[in-house]
Amino acid sequence: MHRLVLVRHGESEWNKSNLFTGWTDVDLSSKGVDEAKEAGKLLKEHKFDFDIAYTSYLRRAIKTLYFIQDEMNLLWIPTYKTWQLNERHYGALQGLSKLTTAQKYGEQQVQLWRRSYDVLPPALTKDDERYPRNDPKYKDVPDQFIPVTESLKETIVRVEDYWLREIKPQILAGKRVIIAAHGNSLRALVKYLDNLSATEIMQVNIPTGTPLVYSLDEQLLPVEKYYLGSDTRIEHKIEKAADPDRVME
Ligand SMILES: O=C(O)[C@@H](CO)OP(=O)(O)O
Repeated sequence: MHRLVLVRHGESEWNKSNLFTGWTDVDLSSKGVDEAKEAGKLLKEHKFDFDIAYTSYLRRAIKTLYFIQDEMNLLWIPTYKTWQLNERHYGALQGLSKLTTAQKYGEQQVQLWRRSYDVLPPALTKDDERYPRNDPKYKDVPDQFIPVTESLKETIVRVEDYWLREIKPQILAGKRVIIAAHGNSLRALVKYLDNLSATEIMQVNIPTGTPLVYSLDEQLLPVEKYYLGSDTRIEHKIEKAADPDRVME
């Protein structure tokens, strides 16, 4: 049996102000920093230990992982960063308010952009300053992989590729793995691991800063899955991830 831990980053500045974020490299809010430290404490309290860590190229996930590792005295373990675990690219929606966008295009359309399997948000043009080709972080990423927008479907392709090439072999070799990533890149991995349908994945919302623990069998098929922490708090955070404007602190 193998154990895998997934953690969505703590609350970011743009989660707090409810803006579409995607590949925008925003920082954690102070609440997000506390959530990350809390996640590290919980993991330590429950005697988790890791041999390898993975995260994205985005600071909110990198810092969340750092605070977790710091709490667990695991800053020393091999830690790999990849653009393939980045948040789903939100195209031309990046930087817009989710509330104002829902008022303009209707809640149903926004829900499709946010949670459907294959509806693409409006694309960026390549002369847009938000186009990732202009960001030095992605200088080694070939052109065909640089997105102008992504649905969950495209996100799954890159997440699954990284999982199969890099992460899965390590777990099969007996390494204990933690992955700190994003709401939608983790939904991509959850859809893959749990073999969910396009309809089922629409209902999945990943709460910020909350360890999601998988027990996997020898084929890495899930046997058990649970969030670490208090049930009522987790429920509240899931509701907030689903509908940030309706759920207040
Ligand atoms: O803005 C984003 O990139 C994501 C995650 O914060 O938002 P949503 O939950 O709406 O997909």
